[in-house]
Amino acid sequence: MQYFKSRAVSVSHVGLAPPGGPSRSAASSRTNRHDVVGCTATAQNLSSGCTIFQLWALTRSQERLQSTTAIRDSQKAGRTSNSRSNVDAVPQKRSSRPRPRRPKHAQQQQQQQTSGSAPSPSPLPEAPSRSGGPVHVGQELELECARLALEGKGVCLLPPTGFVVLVERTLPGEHVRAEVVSVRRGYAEARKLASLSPHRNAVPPPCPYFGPCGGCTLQSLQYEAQLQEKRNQVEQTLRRVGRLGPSLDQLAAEAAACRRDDDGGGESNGGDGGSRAGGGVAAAAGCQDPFAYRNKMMFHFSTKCWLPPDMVEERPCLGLLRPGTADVVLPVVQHGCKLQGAEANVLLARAEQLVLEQGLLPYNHPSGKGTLKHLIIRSGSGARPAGSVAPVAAGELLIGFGVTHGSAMKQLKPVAEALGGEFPNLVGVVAQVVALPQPFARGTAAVPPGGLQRGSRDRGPRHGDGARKDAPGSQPPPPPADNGDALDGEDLAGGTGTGAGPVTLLYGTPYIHDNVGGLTFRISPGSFFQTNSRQAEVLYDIVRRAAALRPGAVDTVLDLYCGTGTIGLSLAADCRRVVGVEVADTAVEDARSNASLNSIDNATFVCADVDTIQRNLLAATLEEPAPTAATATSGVVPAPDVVIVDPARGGLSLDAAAFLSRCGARRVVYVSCNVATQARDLDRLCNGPGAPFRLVSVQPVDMFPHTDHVEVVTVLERRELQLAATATATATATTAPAAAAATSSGALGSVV
Ligand SMILES: C[S@@+](CC[C@H](N)C(=O)[O-])C[C@H]1O[C@@H](n2cnc3c(N)ncnc32)[C@H](O)[C@@H]1O
Repeated sequence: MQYFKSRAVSVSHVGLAPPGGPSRSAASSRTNRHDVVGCTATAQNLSSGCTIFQLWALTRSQERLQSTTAIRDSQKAGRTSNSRSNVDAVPQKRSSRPRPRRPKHAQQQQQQQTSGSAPSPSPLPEAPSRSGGPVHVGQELELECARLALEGKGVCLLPPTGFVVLVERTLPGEHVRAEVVSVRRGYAEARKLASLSPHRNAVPPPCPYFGPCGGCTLQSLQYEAQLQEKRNQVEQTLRRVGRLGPSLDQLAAEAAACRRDDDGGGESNGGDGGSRAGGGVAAAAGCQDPFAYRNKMMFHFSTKCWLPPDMVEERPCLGLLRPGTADVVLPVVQHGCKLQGAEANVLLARAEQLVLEQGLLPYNHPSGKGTLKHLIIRSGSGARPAGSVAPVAAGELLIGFGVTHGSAMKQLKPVAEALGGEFPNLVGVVAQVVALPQPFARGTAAVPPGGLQRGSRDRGPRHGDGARKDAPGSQPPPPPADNGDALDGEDLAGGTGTGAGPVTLLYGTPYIHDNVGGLTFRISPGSFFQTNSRQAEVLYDIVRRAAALRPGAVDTVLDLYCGTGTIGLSLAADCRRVVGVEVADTAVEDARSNASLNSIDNATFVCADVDTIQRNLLAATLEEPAPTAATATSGVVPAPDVVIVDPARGGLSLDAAAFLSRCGARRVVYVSCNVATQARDLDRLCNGPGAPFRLVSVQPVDMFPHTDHVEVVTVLERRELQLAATATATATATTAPAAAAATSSGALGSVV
C-alpha cells in the first residue's frame, strides 16, 4: 500500500467510496443492489449471473430452517415486531425508501433461463434492504470466518442462529471486526474494519496492489492453505448444490477401504482422476510455481485512474478494472502484475507509453471521445520443431488491442511496428473494433448487465453483454455464446460472438504457439486456451487418466467444447479416433491446424454448437466411421465410448446433458471452471430415478493460484455398465480388443 500513499497526484473525487468504505456513496450502494437484483438463488440460475454467495446463503437458511424447531420458531418470529432476538441491543432502523425496481436486463436474464429445474428452488429477495435479518446496516460485529465462499469472501456465521455474514478479504479461522454494509434475506455483507486474530496460515501478500485490486483475493493465504480451502469449497458445493453427499461418502468409504488394504495409510489412486482426500474429493493439485503463471492478461484503458483508497484522477491510464466498476482503472503498469511473466509486464508498460505518445486516447464515457478500450497480452512458449522434445529457447508474445473505432488502426500500426522492433519475442500485434458494454451504449450507468463483477481478470463486464459500434443508444445485439474465458477477459481474447469486428493484423503473425504435454498448439486471438500452460499439462494428464481408455487404442473419444483441440489431441495416441466439437470457428481452424502440426491423423474437428448435436445424433445413422464434410457441418458426431466435456462457466445446457445421457458413452469426464454449475449438472446426471451415471471421482486442479477460482475434473461412469461389469467381471477381463472395438463403433445406444 506504500505505493498508493507515495503517489503525488492532483485528484478529483467522483463519489465512489472505497470498497466498503466508511460512508458508502450512492454509487457503491447501487453496486450492491446490482449484485442480487433479479436473481433467484437456485443452482439453476448460477449460469445466468446469480452469485455463489446467494446460493450459499440460501442453502444455509434452508438448513437452518430444517435443523431445529427453535430456529424455525425464531425465523417465524423474525417476521413479527418483537422477535429480534440478537439485535435487541441495536435499535432497528426501518428503511422508508421505496423498493428499487429491477433493471430490465435482470428481467431479461431471468426470461432467458432455459436450464431446467433447480435442485433446491427458493427465491432470494430482489434487492438488498437495510434491515430485515438479525443485523442491520452500520452495525459492528465481531465475527469468526468459518470458510470461504466461492467468490473469495469469508463466510462468518453469527451466533446463535448461524446467520451468514460475508466479509471481504477474510480468511477461514480469522477473527474480525466488521461493519454490516447490506442486509439481504438470508445473509448480510460486511466490510472488515480490523483483523483481531489472523488466519494461522496468513502470509504477507507480495503484490503492492493486493487489496484494492480484486484479482488475487487469496494472496495473503499460504499456498498450501489455499489448496485446502479450494478442495473444501468443491466438496461443499457438490454436497449442497449437487446433492452428491451420498456419492461422496461412498467414495470416501472406498478410499478408506483402499487405505486399509494398502496397510500403509496412503491415499487411493485408482487411475480414475487422482487421489481422494477426506469427503470423497481429492486434494487439489497445486502449481509448482504459483506466480507468473498466466499466459493471457487483459488490461483496460480508461480516463478514470483510481488511486486507492478513494481518489480518481482524470487522466489516461492502463490497468485493471476497479472491482465493481466498468470504467475505473487501477493503474498496475508501474509494478506490473505478478500473475504474468516479467517480459509481459515490461511490454505492457512500453505499450502504454507508445500509444499515449502516439496521441491515442482511452475511450471516455459519456463524451464518446477516444478509441482505446483494452490491451491483451498473450504469451506462449513458441513452436517446437516437429519431433523435438527439447524446451523451446525463446517464448512468443502477442498483443491484441480492443478499440471502439476502425480509425484507431492507422495510429496503432506505427506503435505495433515500434514494439515489434524493440521486443524480439513479440510475434504479432492485432487489433479489433470491439463492442461496448450495454450501459455505455445506453448512456446510463457504468454497471454491466448481470451485476457488477470483481476485478477484470475475474470477469469484468462480460463481453457482448451489450454492444454498439458508433451510435450511442443503438440496440445491443443478442447475448453471445459464453466462451468459458471468464478469467481471460473478453472480446479479442475471448472470441465467440462478441459483436466485434474482424481482427486486423498490424504486425507479424496473428497467432502464437504454446506447448503442453509434448504437443505444440497454435492459438489465434479469438480462440480459448487454458490460461495457465504449465498447469494445463497437469490438468490434461489428470483428464487422460480419468478417461481410462482401453488398451489397444480402440475407443472413440468425443471432446465437447474442445477449443483448439488440446484435450482431444492429448488423447489421440491412445484411442481409435477423436472427434472435437467447438462453436468458435477460429478455434476449430486452430484445432485442425494443431492436428497436422503434431502429425495426428485420427482427430476430426466439427464446428458446431454442442446444444444442437443431440438432435442431429437422433436423426442420423451413427455407424459411419468418421464425420464426413457434410455431417461435420451439420453437427453429426459418432457414437462415443468416452466423452470429455469442458464447457464454459455456465455449464451444460439441458440439451447437452440429455445428449450425455443418451449417447451411450461408458464414461464422461467433466472438466469445469465453475463447480457450482458443474454441481447442478452432476445432480441431473447422477441423482434421481433413471439417472444414467454414477460419480466415480472428483479432482480439483488449481489453475488459478491466489484467486478463488478452481478447476474440477469429475468422472462419471454409466450405471448399466457397472451392473454388467459386476456380473461378468471375469469375461470382461478377457475381452479381446477386437470385440471391444466392435462394441465401441456400434450405433447409438449399443453400449447401454
Ligand atoms: C472452457 S473452454 C475449453 C476448451 C478446451 N477444452 C481447452 O481445454 O482448451 C470452453 C470452450 O467451449 C466453447 N463453447 C462455448 N459454448 C459452446 C457451445 N454451445 N458449443 C460448442 N462449443 C462451445 C468455447 O468457445 C470454448 O472454446
